Amino acid sequence: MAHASAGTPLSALASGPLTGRIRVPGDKSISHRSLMFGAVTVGETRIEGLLEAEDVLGTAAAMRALGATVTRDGEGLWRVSGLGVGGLLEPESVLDFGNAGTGSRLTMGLVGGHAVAATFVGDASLSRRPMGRVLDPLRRMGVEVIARKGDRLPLTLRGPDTVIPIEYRVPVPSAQVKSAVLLCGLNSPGVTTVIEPVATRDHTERMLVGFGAALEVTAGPAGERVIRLQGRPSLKPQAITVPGDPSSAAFAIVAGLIVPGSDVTVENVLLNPLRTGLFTTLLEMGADLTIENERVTGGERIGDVHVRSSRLKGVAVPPERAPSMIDEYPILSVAAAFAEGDTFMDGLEELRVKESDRLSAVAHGLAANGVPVEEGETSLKVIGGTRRIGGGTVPTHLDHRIAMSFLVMGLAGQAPVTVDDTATIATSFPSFLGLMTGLGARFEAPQSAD
Ligand SMILES: O=C(O)C1=C[C@@H](OP(=O)(O)O)[C@@H](O)[C@H](O)C1
Ligand SMILES: C=C(OP(=O)(O)O)C(=O)O
Repeated sequence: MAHASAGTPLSALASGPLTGRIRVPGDKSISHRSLMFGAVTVGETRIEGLLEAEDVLGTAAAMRALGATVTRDGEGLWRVSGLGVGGLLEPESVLDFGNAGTGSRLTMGLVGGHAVAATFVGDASLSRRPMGRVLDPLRRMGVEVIARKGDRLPLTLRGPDTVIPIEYRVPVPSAQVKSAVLLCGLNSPGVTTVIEPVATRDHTERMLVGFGAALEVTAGPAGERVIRLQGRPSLKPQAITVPGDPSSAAFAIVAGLIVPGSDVTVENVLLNPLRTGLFTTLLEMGADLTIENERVTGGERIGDVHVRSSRLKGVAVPPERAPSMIDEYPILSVAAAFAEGDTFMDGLEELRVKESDRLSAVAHGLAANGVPVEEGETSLKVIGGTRRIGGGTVPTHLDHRIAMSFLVMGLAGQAPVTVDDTATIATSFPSFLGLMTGLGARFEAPQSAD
């Protein structure tokens, strides 16, 4: 798999009003899981609307390497014929996950549940990210690990003959850690229990139930989520339609709010309540944002998100909202730069271990474009009311969300905003530039400095 390489800079320029209706590609979290669960299900799982971006294509390649048959027809329908829980095969070469935290960490759980050895590699960004959060519980489940110092990629796992079912209290709010433990527990002879003090996205739980696993979620004495999964289920093939990714929709939605005169609708967006923290926050900021055509499909709430440009005001974002908008802080920070008054965000420690240190990357990007910020260890304050935004170049550190967020900033700025690299956008949202241009956004190769 090609790794995103540095070096395709782009500038975004002030646009006229953005107008139109778009659909963004399928949800990344549901796409990864559709392929993985299909790979441990006997029979043919069909997936419509799969996100065809580098991260998810890496998961498709990994599932093939583990023995599943994964195909795509000319209409974009994906078919996965799997091997059943416990049936995955030892891959003959390394599994390359590129830039994808979700793809790599969830597959570690899946592979750890099988008595096979597999080696995981990724790009420079993924090789810096902490894997101990997943490897610690997997070791307790009997998985052998050989990893670089500090539990970084590249690493090799070998699953035990019999997976030990454990009870695990997730020490950081992370759907990836929760999911890795559950995926390893799928092939244990007993009940795996995961305790989540803070709720994170629940796609693993919902989809495993949909595939026929015996999984229940109850509330613990302190309100924590207690998830119990009976191991070795016989999963049933599914027909899945992946809704639009709210984390991708966020870019067009914020652009529509901050570019004067805009009127933008993003259709068919996943509105799972554990994913909609950004929309709640934008409404608190005074956004003209409405949900239209709301419906339930495949057990998930979906709707069209309609925004008109709005005068936003700064707010304090409650830290407990962080898991429901964890990937949206970069674009929220851009919205905050155009608001009157200050926006304060706290509880952001997880932002430091994403594709980049997003807290630092956002703070530097805003400052480089004239927006005053205060970066704390786990917090960010964006000072609103700047009259001249733009003119800076933003280092993206192999981080797609930093690239897209600052391009959106340039569309509403008083001077162009340049990002140093757009190649990583292909990891999650390859049609970003085309869709935004269709709404009226202007991008161009940066003017040289001399
Ligand atoms: O489980 C998932 O699909 C994801 C979980 C989140 O990561 P963490 O579990 O590290 O918070 C999120 O940032 C990522 O984009 C997708
Ligand atoms: C954090 C993200 O993804 P991952 O952890 O899957 O690399 C993201 O897409 O913002």
